Amino acid sequence: MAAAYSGADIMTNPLSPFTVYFSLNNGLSNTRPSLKRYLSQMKGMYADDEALDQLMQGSDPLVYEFHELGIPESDGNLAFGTSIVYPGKVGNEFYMTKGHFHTILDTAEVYYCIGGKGLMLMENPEGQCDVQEFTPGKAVYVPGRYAHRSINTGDEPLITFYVFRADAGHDYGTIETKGYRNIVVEQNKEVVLLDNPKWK
Ligand SMILES: O=P(O)(O)OC[C@H]1O[C@](O)(CO)[C@@H](O)[C@@H]1O
Ligand SMILES: [Fe+2]
Repeated sequence: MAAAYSGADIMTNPLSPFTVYFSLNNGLSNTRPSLKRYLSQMKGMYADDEALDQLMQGSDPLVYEFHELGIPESDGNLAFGTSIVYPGKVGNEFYMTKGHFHTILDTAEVYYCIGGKGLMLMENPEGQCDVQEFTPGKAVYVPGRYAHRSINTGDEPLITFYVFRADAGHDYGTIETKGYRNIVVEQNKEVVLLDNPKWK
C-alpha cells in the first residue's frame, strides 16, 4: 500500500505523486485555497475607467479566482490548477483576467475548458493577435511568446484547467503599461473584438 498522502509532500523537490480535486461544477478545490482577484485590482485595465469607478461604489466584485498549488518552479515541473472567471462587464467590456506574458517568453501553456463560455485573447511582441473560443471540452494551446488573457463572454462562470512549465514565471508589467491591442465587448448583443483605445 502506498504511503498516505500528506499535504507537505508536494513542497519537496523532487515531488512525490499526489492528487488534487477540482470540482467540475464550480472549478474549486475542496482542499486548496484559491487566489482571488477583485475589480479594485484591475484598475486601468478596462477601456471604460468611469464604468469601473461606478461599479466600485460601495462594492468590490470578485472578477476571477484561481488555484496555484505552490509547485517548485523548476523546468522539469508542471504548474497546474483551475481558473474561474465570473460573468460580468465593465461598461460593455467582459470580465477577464489581467493577462500576462511568461517571463521565460517561449514557454507555452494549455487551457482546457470545463464550464462556461469565453475566449482566450492572445498577442505576441511582434503584434500578431489571436483569439480562440472556450466552450466545455475545448483545449486551447497558447504557444510560447503569446500573452494570454481569459475572457468570460457568457452568463455562467468560465472554468478552465491550465498547465504550464513551472519555471515560466508571470510578466504582468508589459500588459499593465501597454495594455492589449484588442478588447472584447458586447455590441448589439454580439461579442465583438475591437481595437483597444488605450493601447500604447
Ligand atoms: O495570471 P492572471 O493573468 O491574473 O490570470 C490568472 C491565471 O493565469 C495563470 O497564471 C496561468 O497562466 C493561472 O495561475 C491563473 O489561472
Ligand atoms: Fe500563463
